[in-house]
Amino acid sequence: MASKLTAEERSAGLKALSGWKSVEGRDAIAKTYQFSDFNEAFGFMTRVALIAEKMDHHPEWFNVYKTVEVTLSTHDAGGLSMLDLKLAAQMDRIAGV
Ligand SMILES: C[C@H](O)[C@H](O)[C@H]1CNC2=NC(N)=NC(=O)C2=N1
Repeated sequence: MASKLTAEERSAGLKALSGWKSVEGRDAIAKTYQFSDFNEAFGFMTRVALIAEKMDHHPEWFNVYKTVEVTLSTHDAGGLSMLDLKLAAQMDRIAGV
């Protein structure tokens, strides 16, 4: 099982990502993606879903039209783990940002 990141690993990991912020009140990170339309947003979610399933690590997300709000945390570890940083990097790659 993935273990929780130390405070040092957490801040180094966040620094290496762009646009991801700590969630207040819980050990998680979040980012809001804006796409040009629903097709782009849902295409992103579909591609991410395949990777998430392969990783056995799944996002919390909310979609309205062309906006996708994502929160990442490792439920089994009760906080942020390396898996969240890996999934965040994959999401950025897929979104092209
Ligand atoms: C049994 C299965 O491996 C676990 O429940 C996985 C599935 N996906 C998961 N996703 C996330 N975000 N956190 C988890 O702890 C987690 N655990």
